[in-house]
Formats: sequence, C-alpha cells, structure tokens
Amino acid sequence: MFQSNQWIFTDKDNQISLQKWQKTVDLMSDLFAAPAGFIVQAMQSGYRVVIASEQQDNPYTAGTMIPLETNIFCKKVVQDNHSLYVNNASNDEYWLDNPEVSKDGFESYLGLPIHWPNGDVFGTLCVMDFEQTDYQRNYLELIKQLRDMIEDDLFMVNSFVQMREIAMLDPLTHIYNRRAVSILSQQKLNLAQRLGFEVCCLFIDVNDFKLLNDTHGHEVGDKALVALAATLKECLREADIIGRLGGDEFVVVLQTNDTNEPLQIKAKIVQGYNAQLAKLSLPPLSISIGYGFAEHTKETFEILLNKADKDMYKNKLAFKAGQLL
Ligand SMILES: Nc1nc2c(ncn2[C@@H]2O[C@H](COP(=O)(O)OP(=O)(O)OP(=O)(O)O)[C@@H](O)[C@H]2O)c(=O)[nH]1
Repeated sequence: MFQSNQWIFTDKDNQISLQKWQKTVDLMSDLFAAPAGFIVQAMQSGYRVVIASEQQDNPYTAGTMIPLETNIFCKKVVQDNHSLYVNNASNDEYWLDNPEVSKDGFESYLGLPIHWPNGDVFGTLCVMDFEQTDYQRNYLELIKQLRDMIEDDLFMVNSFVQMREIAMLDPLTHIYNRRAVSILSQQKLNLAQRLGFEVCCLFIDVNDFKLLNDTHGHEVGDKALVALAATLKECLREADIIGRLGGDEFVVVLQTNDTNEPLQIKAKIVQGYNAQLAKLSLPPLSISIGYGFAEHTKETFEILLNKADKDMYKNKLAFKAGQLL
C-alpha cells in the first residue's frame, strides 16, 4: 500500500504524469479566470504545493512548503474533509491571520479535498483570486470533475504499488521473494562487473525447522521465519538485497571488498537471531549459513547462489555431525 504521508513524487518510477496535472491546473485557472490554481498535498510535515498554475501573478511555485499550523484555506478543507468557497476573505475574521489573505492579498478561494483510494485526504485542488468572485454552480461541478480525474490517477498509483508489492515481496516476511532477489542481484552483479567491486552472497537455512513446526505448530514456525527476516534487516545495510527463497531458506546479496566481512556478518546474524527469538519468547533455533563471492568474469546470480548453497550445506552437515556426538 502506498504510504499516504509519502511525498507523491519521490518514487523514481513516477507513475503520475506531472505534465498532465500541470495542464489540468492551468486549464482550471484559465476557465475560472483566476490568477492562481493549485494541487496541494497534506503531509505530517505541512502542506506542499505539488502543482502551481503557471501564471505571472501566482506567488506560489511547485515545491513550496507551508507549515502545518498556518491558517491557510487548504488547511480548513483538509481538516473538514469538505469543499470550501470563500469569496470575500478580508471581510471574514476567521482569515485575518491567513498569510494568503494578509500578505498575498487573495480575496477568493474555492477548493475541495482530493482523496486517496482508501478515503484518506491526499490534499486539495483549488483556485484563488485577488478579486471577489461569484462562481456559479456549474463551476463547482467542473472543479469536482477535475478532482475526480486526479483521484483516478491516485487510484492507479496505489494499484501499481500494490501489484509491485505482490509481485516482488514474500507475503509472510515482507522481504523480497525469490524472483525479486534474482532480478535485483543480477543487476548488482552486472554493475559490479562494470565498476569492479566484489559481490558476496550468503545463504541462510534454519536447522531442524520441520521439527519446530511439528513440535510447536505452524504458527510458531511462521513467527520464527518472520523473526529471521527481521534479524537480517537489522544486521544488514539498506543497500543489501535480503530475500526469502522459500520455506526456511533466506538469502543476502551484498557489495563488499573485505573478504572477512561475510564471517563477521555471519556471527552478527547468528547472535541477532538468538536475541530476537528470546525477545519474542520463541523456542531456540540454530541456523546454517554459507557464502560465496562472485568471480570477476561474467557470473549469473544462479551460479553465485549455488556456491553459497553448497557452502551452507557443508556447514549444515558439520552441524548435524556435531548433534550426533
Ligand atoms: N511454518 C512454516 N513452515 C514452512 C513454511 N514454508 C515451508 N515450511 C516448512 O518448512 C520445513 C522445512 O523443512 P526441511 O527443508 O526438511 O528443513 P529442516 O527441517 O530445517 O531440515 P534441515 O534443513 O536439514 O535442518 C517443511 O516442513 C515445510 O513444510 C512456512 O511458510 N511456514
């Protein structure tokens, strides 16, 4: 799900055409013969102008941030989740401390809330004028239609983000699934070959996981898997690729030029997992970890993964042999 407090245009895939929104706001201001029109996003940190109509007299440009406590018109629309038409603001005490009135000289405001698909308020679509206005009913209908178009775009972004999550994330642990790990790791390997850095893959497998399921139930097994994903996220860097291949098998792909680093990471993961299980009052479990480095020559992710898997298996056999002693 798209985070409704997330600045809409930080996503590099930019699903929304800013140009289309700009044209909509410019056209709206033209039709209203108004000197300023906006799309504003309401966030926890304040009100951000997403689109400002491109007119000379418009005092606000896209990207302007207005503090949350400022008594602007859009704040009222967002708070009340209702349209607002003020046609003579300087005569209304309520707007005395509104800088859009006292400083910029706006007299008229017509705005309405834009919603995310889940009903939360995204922000506002509005037109403002330095003169008093007397908009007819069909003007309100028009701005509503434009708002609906913007909401359709937000619906599309939200669906896209959801679909991408379904396609790339493991539903239980919310880390990457096998397909995503494979694609992202291959990209990392290609880049490494071009730029000359080392890529290491760690293969992590829980020991006797079936026994845990059989003894304590599937639900406890699920919690132990979620705890392992959390441990990996805690022990690794943001840039590292962390995923679940399936069952109790996890993988990490990272860039490192230090051949000792995988050993340090292994120790950190083992220690972190023990602590995580204890914290959640889950039965103790051990894990086997293997790793491998990519050769400098062209190497596919599957070959790298296979190396790490073999190393993990060797360690697992040693663990099992130790159990028998
Ligand atoms: N709780 C839970 N169990 C799962 C899930 N996916 C797979 N499993 C179980 O995980 C178990 C994995 O068993 P094995 O591959 O034999 O692994 P193991 O018992 O850890 O054996 P070793 O790796 O040899 O120590 C199987 O019993 C699967 O049914 C899941 O999403 N949740």
